[in-house]
Amino acid sequence: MSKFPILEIFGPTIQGEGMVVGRKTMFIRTAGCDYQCSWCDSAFTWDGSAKEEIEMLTTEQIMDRLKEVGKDRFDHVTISGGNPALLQNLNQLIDALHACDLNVALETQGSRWQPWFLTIDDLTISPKPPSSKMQTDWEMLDKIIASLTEENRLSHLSLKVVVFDQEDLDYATYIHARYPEVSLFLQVGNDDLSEIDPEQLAHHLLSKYEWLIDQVMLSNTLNAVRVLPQVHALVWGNKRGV
Ligand SMILES: C[S@@+](CC[C@H](N)C(=O)[O-])C[C@H]1O[C@@H](n2cnc3c(N)ncnc32)[C@H](O)[C@@H]1O
Ligand SMILES: Nc1nc2[nH]cc(C(=O)O)c2c(=O)[nH]1
Ligand code: SF4
Ligand SMILES: [Mg+2]
Repeated sequence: MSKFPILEIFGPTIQGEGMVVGRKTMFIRTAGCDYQCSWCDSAFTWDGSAKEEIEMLTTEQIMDRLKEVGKDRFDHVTISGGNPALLQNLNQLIDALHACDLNVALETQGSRWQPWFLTIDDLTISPKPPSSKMQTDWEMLDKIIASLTEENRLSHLSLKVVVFDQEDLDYATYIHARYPEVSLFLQVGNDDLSEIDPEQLAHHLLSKYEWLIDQVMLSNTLNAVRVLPQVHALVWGNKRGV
């Protein structure tokens, strides 16, 4: 029985981002990432600052914890991180969730392929734009999108690009041209991770949202796209576990 490095199990809350935004869901957050994005809002999953909070849990223990925390008030579970795609045996957990009639969403950046991607109900791949200081592995991203397309998983898949500036928007435009069949979400980048007042942050992020909307409206190639803020950041600010 595999054990997985888990940092947080919380909810129910709303999915604040992307393809199933607003959906009532539980979150499981895994520890560890192969990237170090300059603006990562979950850096505690990989920078060592929360290492004493990491628990090595079996599928059974995770299922128990989910029920303990979420009671019977959920039917959807989102796995995020860190990068949960680092965990080869995560199919054990995904299968157990499905066996309990729970829908499963997963967030990853497209740097690794796992065969169990084919079983995720709502799979979000979030390739990283220049502002992150990460390099996209285009060969890997092509392979992931091709495999999911071949297996008829397009209705379960979305791409989500976080945008901080014009260069990031150009990157998102390129992503859309390279993978035109995949639903694309543009997400407002949160560049103020130290703000503790949710109202201040919401005010700031809404002005960035307006900028992003304006840019996308001016584009003649970003037509079949959706533009969203992180709804949880608007409501709860930079708080963890919401
Ligand atoms: C913390 S990541 C974990 C999953 C995976 N490592 C990834 O990046 O897709 C979850 C989502 O949050 C987004 N994100 C991280 N930091 C952000 C920020 N400062 N502003 C907006 N979105 C951010 C990521 O791009 C990703 O879509
Ligand atoms: N409410 C809420 N929605 C989210 N969507 C993606 C999240 C993440 O950190 O992956 C997240 C999160 O942390 N909270
Ligand atoms: S890939 Fe995701 S978890 Fe990893 S550093 Fe970037 S935003 Fe953070
Ligand atoms: Mg988050």
